[in-house]
Amino acid sequence: EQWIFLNNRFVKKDEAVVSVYDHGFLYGDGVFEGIRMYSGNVFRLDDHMKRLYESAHSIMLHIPFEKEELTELVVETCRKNQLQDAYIRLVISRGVGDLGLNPYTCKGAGVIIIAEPLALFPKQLYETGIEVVTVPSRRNRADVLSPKVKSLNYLNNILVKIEASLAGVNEALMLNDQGYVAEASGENIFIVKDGIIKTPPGYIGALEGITRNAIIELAKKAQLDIREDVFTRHDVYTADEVFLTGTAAEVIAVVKVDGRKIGNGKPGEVTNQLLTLFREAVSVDGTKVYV
Ligand SMILES: Cc1ncc(COP(=O)(O)O)c(CNc2cccc(C(=O)O)c2)c1O
Repeated sequence: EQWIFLNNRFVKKDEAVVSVYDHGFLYGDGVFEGIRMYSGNVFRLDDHMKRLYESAHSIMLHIPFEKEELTELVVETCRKNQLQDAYIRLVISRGVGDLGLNPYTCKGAGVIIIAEPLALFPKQLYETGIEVVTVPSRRNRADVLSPKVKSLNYLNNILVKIEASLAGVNEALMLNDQGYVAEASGENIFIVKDGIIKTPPGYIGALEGITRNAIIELAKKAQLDIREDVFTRHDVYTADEVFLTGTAAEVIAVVKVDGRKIGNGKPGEVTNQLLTLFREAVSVDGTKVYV
C-alpha cells in the first residue's frame, strides 16, 4: 500500500487527488522539491527544505506548516512507506481558488508529499556518458521568473527536454540571455579544463542545485581547484571533461555536445572521482529515517 501525505493527512495512492480548481494545476502556481533517500538517509533534507521555503517566500506563498513540522512529515512519509531508497516529491501549490489567476482567491496552500521507490537512471549512461545539444530556448531571466525559484512552472525546462529529444539526445543545455551557459533542463553543469573545475555563478541564472553545492564542497575537501566562473559553448566544446549534477541524475558525464566530442569521448577522471566521493557522502550526510 502506498501512502501519500495530502494537505493534512495520509491517503492511499488512488485517493490522492487534487481539485481542478487548484492553481498549481491551472497555472503552475506553486513550488516543489525533488529529494532522494539513500539507505534510510534523506540526503541534505535541510538544504532542500530551506530552498523550498525560500522559493515559497519569493512568490508570496504561505506554507501552512513550520519548516520543522514539514521536515518531520517528509521523514514520516518515507517511514510510513517503509522505504530505504526513495525519490521524494514535495509540492506546495497555491491551492484551490476560482478560475481567475488571482492567487488571492485561493484559500490555503495545497501540500503534497510523495515518496516512491527510486527509478534510477540507466546504469550504462554512467559508463558511457551522455550526449547533449544546446537549444534555442534560453533559461528564463531573473526579471521574468527567477530560475532560483524551484516553481511548478517547468514549461521552460519541458520545452528544452522536447528540443533535446527532437535532436535525438538525452539532455540539453540552456544559455542565458547573454549567451553564457546556464544549466541543463533538470541539472547543473560543470566543465573541467587543465585541472580547473568550473560551474556557472548564481548571477548567470540557474537553480542553485543541492547536488551542485555538495559537489563544490566535496571537490574543495579533495583539494581540487573548483571555481564559480562563466563559460560559453566554446569553453564547453574545448573542455577536457563536462558533467551534469542533479538529485535524479547525481553526477553524469557528458561526452558529446553539439556533435563535438569532449576530451577522449569517455567519462573523465575528475568526473568519476567526484561521483565516487558523492556516492560515499549520500548515505551519511542527511536525516536518518529509522532511528
Ligand atoms: C532546472 C534545474 N536545475 C538543476 C537541478 C538540480 O538541482 P538539485 O541538485 O537540487 O536536484 C534541478 C533539479 N532537477 C530535478 C528536480 C526534480 C525532478 C527532476 C527530474 O528530472 O525528474 C529533476 C532543476 O530542475
